[in-house]
Order: sequence, then structure tokens, then C-alpha cells
Amino acid sequence: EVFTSLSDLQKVLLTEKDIALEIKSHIEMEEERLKRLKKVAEDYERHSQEALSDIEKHLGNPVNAYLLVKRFTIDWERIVDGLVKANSTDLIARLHNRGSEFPVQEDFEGAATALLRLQDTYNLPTAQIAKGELQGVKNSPEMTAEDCFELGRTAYNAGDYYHCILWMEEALNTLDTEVNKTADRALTIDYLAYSLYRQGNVEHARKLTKQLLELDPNHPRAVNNLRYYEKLLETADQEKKRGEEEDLPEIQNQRLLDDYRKGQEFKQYEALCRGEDIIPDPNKHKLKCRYTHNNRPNLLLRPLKEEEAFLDPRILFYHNMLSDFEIETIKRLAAPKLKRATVQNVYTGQLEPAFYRISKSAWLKEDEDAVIKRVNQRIKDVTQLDMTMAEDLQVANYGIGGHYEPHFDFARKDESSAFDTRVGNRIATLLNYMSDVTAGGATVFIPIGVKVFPKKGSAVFWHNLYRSGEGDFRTRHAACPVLVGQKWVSNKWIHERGNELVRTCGLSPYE
Ligand SMILES: O=C(O)CCC(=O)C(=O)O
Ligand SMILES: [Fe+2]
Repeated sequence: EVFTSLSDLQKVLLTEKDIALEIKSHIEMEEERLKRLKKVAEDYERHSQEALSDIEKHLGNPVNAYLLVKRFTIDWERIVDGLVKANSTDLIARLHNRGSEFPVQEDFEGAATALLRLQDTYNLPTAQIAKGELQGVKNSPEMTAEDCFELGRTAYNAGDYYHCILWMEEALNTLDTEVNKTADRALTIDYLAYSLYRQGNVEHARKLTKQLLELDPNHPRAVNNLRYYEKLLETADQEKKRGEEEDLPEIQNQRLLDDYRKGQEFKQYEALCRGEDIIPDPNKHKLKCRYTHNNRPNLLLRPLKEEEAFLDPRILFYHNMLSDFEIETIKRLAAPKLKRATVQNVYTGQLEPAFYRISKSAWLKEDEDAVIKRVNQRIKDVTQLDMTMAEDLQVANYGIGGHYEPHFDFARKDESSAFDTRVGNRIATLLNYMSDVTAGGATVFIPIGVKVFPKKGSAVFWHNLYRSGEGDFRTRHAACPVLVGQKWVSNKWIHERGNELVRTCGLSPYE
């Protein structure tokens, strides 16, 4: 699939350009053909006019008779085969050959779901998205009624009547303004009416179904549905009293959420992504910035700009971690290897793709390029941890609405995916931001209400475990959906083994 990373979607843009060229060259050929066909028609016309002006004289000439017959036999085949039949088989074949580069239905659904996710996370009004305005900036063309309709239909097919209502209403509004209508009003109303019913708005469903029957009196489903809605309304006593002409109650339309998403953590996650302050930091005034070289030779001439983002647990932000050249090299090495990111199933230990983690990632080994070696060394100097058991550098590129919902980087003890004792658990994480993100895409730590906004070349660092090796649940974090722009990160997961003497135990398990 391509929708999970913008890096792969970029290739689709190149395909699009090639296809435009193919189609244009085809049109040129076709125009040439039509020109010749027009000549044939004119020729026939001129000939018949001449002949009809004096039929007998004309046909009395055997050459004319011969030519007339030829026109309908030998010439005819040439005309029909060569000129009348549009020759699109070539084009069709060529376009089919490129089919492997095309996004597929799954990509469309992924992109549609991502757009709906962005709408929810960032509280975006439907009309604003349809106008191509995300966060007050107009960055895409306006959506047509059909674009809205297809988005609504994707939601409908997923049983998501909440978004279906929003987008079918938008499709109808847009249809009103369109000179060349791009969607079918009756079909749009059909979807909207049913979704309204599913969300508990029977009266609205009835009203719309009546409108649908006006447009299409023989609509089979509408006839049955209307009967069904009327019956429902008849049995509900209070509804009976309400005249149909009266104002209808306000439309009820609640987002359909599973139990986790109904809960507090998910609400806090979304609020943090929007940049809201959910928990005031009592130590904010104590946070410091400093230059540091950790007594490492490599850092002496290039001290780090270290900024405290949170004190306990300690979260550090480094302003100058990677150079543009290092970032470009890492991206170039990773691009051909990007694969849909997987997560470990806690029950089976299997790696599998998951809707709550949408990005593509790749692993880069140290010996692949001098830059990787250099970056790994810098991470070692910055974190002052032993890297013998650290994982390879992981590079991730987030696609449309790409995100990673709240999770821990460390393994819980009861997980079958827990790390081998030879490497130990993930003691710390260093996350490099390798692009600026125009809007969205923050890294947020939910229990402590910390939000870190990506800045190209910067990095964030934290310990996932207490000194005792116990998991620090306050480090639960997430990557917010990317609203506008690209998000590239690379991260290093550092493990316990080798760090026993570097980060020694404290007196209590929770320090
Ligand atoms: O991309 C981010 O901001 C965070 C990524 C992350 O948490 C992870 O990959 O484990
Ligand atoms: Fe993480």
C-alpha cells in the first residue's frame, strides 16, 4: 500500500505525470485520425453531390461505377478499421502496464479514513476540509460534491454513520452550488437518510426519504424505507403528536467510538495533539537550557543545546542533533526499504500492521554508511549509555494522517513479546526529527501532558524504565496524526544490558 507513507505517495505523483503525457500523445494521434475521417466524409459528400446531380450520366461511366463499388468494399474496410474505430487499445495496454504503480482500493480507503481521523483529532468542520482549508490555510483545491460523496460512502461502508452524515450533507450543500453537477442527488439523499435513521433521527430520515421519492417516485428502497420509518414514528407516541410540517428536532450525530476511544486517555491524547494544555506543569519555572558536551571529545567543538522539556520523568530536547546532510543521507538510504510499520501482537508475539500505527519504516545498519556510524556515535555521546545491545537505527515516514496511538516503548513483563534477557528491556529512546511538520504530528506524553513539536534536526530523549528496571508508565506517549506536511523521524531504542553499571539502581524501585 502507498497511503501509509508520503515517500511512496511521491512516486505516484511521477506516475501521474507520465500518464498525462501518454494520454496527451494519444489525443494527438486521435485528433489526426479524426481529421482524416473528416476528409473522408467530405469526400463522400462531394462525390455524392456530383453523382446525384446527374445520376444516369454518372453511372453510365464504368469507371465511376467501379469507383462507387470500391468505395463500399475495399475502401470501406480501410475506413472502418483504420479511421472510424477509435484506436485506444494501445493506450489501454500501456495504462494497464503501469497498473502496478497505481494506488489501489485499499489505499483509497486508507486515505479516506486518514482524512476522517484528522477531522476528529483536530476538530475540523466538514465544510472547512471540503474547501481545502486545514488550520486556516488553503492548501488544497475545493472538493467536488462527488469527492464528498465518495468520502461519505467509504464511511458508510465501514459502518461509520457519523461521518457518513457529515459528508453526505456536505455533498448536498456542494451540489447546490455546482453548475455541472458531479454527484447524484437521489443517491446522496438515500445514503444520508439511512445514516440519519441509524443515528436515531427517524423524523429526518422520513423527511429526506420523501424528498427522495419526489426525485425518483419508483425508488424501490425508498418506498419500503418510508413505510418502515412511518411505522416507527407511529408507534412512538410523542412522535405522533408532532406534525410533519413542524420544525424537526436537532440532528443527533455522535461519533461512534470503541471503549478505548471513549475513555479519558484517548480524549487527552487528542487534546494534546491539538496543542491544548491538559495538565499544568508545576515545575515549568524550573526547566533549564544549557550547552553541554558531556566530556565527550566529539562534542567538545560541537556542544549540544540541551533543553529540559520535563523534569520527572526527565525528558530532554536537543536542538542541534543532526545536520541537513546527515538527514538527507538517512532518508535516501531508508526510502527504498520503507515498509508498512508493524506492531507486536501482545498475545502471539507476531509482528503485524495495525490501524493505530500508520507509517512506513526501515532499519539502517551501522555499516551501511559512514553517516549512520557517525549518528550512532553521537547518540552514544549524547545519551552516555552503552550501545552494545541497542537496536539498529529505525527510520519512519508518516503518510496522510499517519500516527502512532498511545503506547509504551518498553515491554510489559506479561507480554509474550518481552525482550530476551540477553538484551534486556528498552531502557531509553532517542527520537530524531528529520523534517519540520507544517501542522500536527507532535509527540505527546499523555500522563504528564507533555507535547513536543517536531523540528528538523532536533531530537528528544527519555528513559522508559526506572533505574530499577521497572517500566515507567508515565512515559506513555504517541505520535499525533500529521495534518499538513511530511513527518520523518529516526529513533534509537537503547537496551538495559551493558548499562547496569552506567545507570545503577536507586534505593526504591520507582526512582
Ligand atoms: O514519531 C513520533 O513522534 C513518536 C514515534 C514513537 O513513539 C515510536 O516509534 O515508538
Ligand atoms: Fe514510541
